[in-house]
Amino acid sequence: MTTDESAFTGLPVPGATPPTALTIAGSDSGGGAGIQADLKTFLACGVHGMTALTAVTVQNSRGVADFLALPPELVAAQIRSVAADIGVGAAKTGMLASAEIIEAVIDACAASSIGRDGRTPLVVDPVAASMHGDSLLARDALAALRDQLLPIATLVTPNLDEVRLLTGLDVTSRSELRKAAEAVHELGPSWVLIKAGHLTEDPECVDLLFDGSRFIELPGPRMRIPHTHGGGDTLAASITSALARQAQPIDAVRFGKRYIMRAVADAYPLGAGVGPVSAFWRVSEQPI
Ligand SMILES: Nc1ncnc2c1ncn2[C@@H]1O[C@H](COP(=O)(O)OP(=O)(O)O)[C@@H](O)[C@H]1O
Ligand SMILES: Cc1ncc(COP(=O)(O)O)c(N)n1
Repeated sequence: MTTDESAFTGLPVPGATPPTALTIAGSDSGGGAGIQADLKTFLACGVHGMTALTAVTVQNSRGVADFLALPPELVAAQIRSVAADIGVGAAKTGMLASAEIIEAVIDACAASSIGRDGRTPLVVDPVAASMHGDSLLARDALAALRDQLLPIATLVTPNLDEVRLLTGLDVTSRSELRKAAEAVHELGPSWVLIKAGHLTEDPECVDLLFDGSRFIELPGPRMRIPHTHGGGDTLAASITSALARQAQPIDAVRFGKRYIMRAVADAYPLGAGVGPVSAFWRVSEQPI
């Protein structure tokens, strides 16, 4: 399998059906994270994006004021509907809001061959809170996410706050990332990508990939830019896009790291708070 970026992101061939990807996530009314970031990333990666909406948040650059979770059976029905008719090349989860939604998602994924034992890769971004600290997951839902969803994940992509919630480990330096990756891998996913964005004292941003035997460092410069809203979603969505193009997990993650570095470099101010990474930087660079 090639690691050539063009193999994962070619423009769609007119009239031909592009690869398909499904995001199971919440709506960010400010357009920086959630399904909005996922769809922009899928578009820029030449993938047909589909959505199973879990919740509607009232959100802007300053934080999340409120949210309404959708009925679990409606979330499951969206997944089953698109899987049965259109087909899902790869799927990702983001904000899942409640234990009941997590259980419904797991059932619908199993019925649709999505997840570890099915044919379709599943990326789990274990979203627990917004970058401003607003909760996006009920307290009693963490156990369902950890004990039921992680074991069916092809890849799980925790940030350091999520590592602490899932394992109790407090990572404060790059040297502690391996221990964290091992502890998350114990929870059952095939691959673990620990995101190092929160190690703000580190002059580099070195994420760590682990498959249970190999540690693979994904180096990158730390950019001094405050606008990183939606960074985790954009990374996971670009990885999902590459998986939808049948990339191997290691190649998909390498592609995702290149994608997020450009998205952070092109991040822009928006509103009075924190702006988003540029999920669609590739589109803005296309000549017309
Ligand atoms: N300032 C930065 N410069 C470069 N890359 C960054 C920066 N902040 C985050 N990233 C990258 O963005 C991705 C998301 O990281 P992180 O902020 O840890 O997760 P989350 O957005 O889920 O909190 C990771 O690949 C990380 O390395
Ligand atoms: C609907 C939704 N999903 C995910 C996030 C996490 O993104 P961030 O950590 O950048 O706030 C969010 N804020 N809103």
